[in-house]
Amino acid sequence: MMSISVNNVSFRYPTVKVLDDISFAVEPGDCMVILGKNGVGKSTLLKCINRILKVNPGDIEIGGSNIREMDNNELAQKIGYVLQSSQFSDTTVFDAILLGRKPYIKWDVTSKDLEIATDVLISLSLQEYSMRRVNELSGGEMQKVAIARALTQQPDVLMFDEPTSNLDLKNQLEVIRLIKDVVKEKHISATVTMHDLNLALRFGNKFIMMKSGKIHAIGGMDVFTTDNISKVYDVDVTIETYNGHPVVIPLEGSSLEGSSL
Ligand SMILES: Nc1ncnc2c1ncn2[C@@H]1O[C@H](COP(=O)(O)OP(=O)(O)OP(=O)(O)O)[C@@H](O)[C@H]1O
Repeated sequence: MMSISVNNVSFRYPTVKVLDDISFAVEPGDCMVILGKNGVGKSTLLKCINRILKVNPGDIEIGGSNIREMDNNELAQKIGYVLQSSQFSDTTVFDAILLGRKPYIKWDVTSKDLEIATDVLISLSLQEYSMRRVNELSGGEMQKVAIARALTQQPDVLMFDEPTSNLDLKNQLEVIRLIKDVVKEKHISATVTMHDLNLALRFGNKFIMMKSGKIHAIGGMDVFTTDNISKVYDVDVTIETYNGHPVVIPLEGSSLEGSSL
């Protein structure tokens, strides 16, 4: 069964059409990266999957169930979603992470809930922050807490909007390694948006390149062609191989805007 199945989805804000007949599937074990220029509709697509925005027309299924038919708790158990900039109420880091268990908590927090939150805290090396106020953390530290909260939720589907944008190099690598490990270990899926193509290549096994509200290219690493990248980003690049891995290098001063291409 697919983790996420997006079928012929379109979406428009009152003044602008953003998504135009988008279809794709994410399977358990997939790390899917959604790529494309600023404003192309990546966050909008994640918000549609998370039912924050309602698609029209089109259908989205999570684990075989149509999201239209799920109640809020069911949806919260299935999807762990980290926004581009997460908001927290004024709690400790530990309580903010424990909040990920909310869709499961009936009357009181159980020892299992505490154990899951503690395990995630440790796996993200956040122990020393446990009793700090979350609103006193740096942007990157908060980003890690938001990711920790989503992992504590133990959902079938993880979705992150630019999970590495606030993080330094070490934390970027740590966070993508952790998400990949969780996806593999729990046989769930992660769908993320990213701007750094080389980080995307390290993270993903599947990629969607969006352009003008549509899917321009979808597939494995094979979508990373100079042609696709120049069409999607209006930038000329070369792709070199380093230690067996492709590396995308922009050609300086190569903006194609206004060129005949
Ligand atoms: N609430 C809104 N009302 C009207 N238009 C919106 C709204 N939110 C986003 N848009 C517009 O929809 C388009 C897609 O925005 P979206 O945030 O999905 O893009 P994105 O690909 O995630 O961009 P970025 O890479 O800059 O985060 C943009 O043109 C944006 O201006």
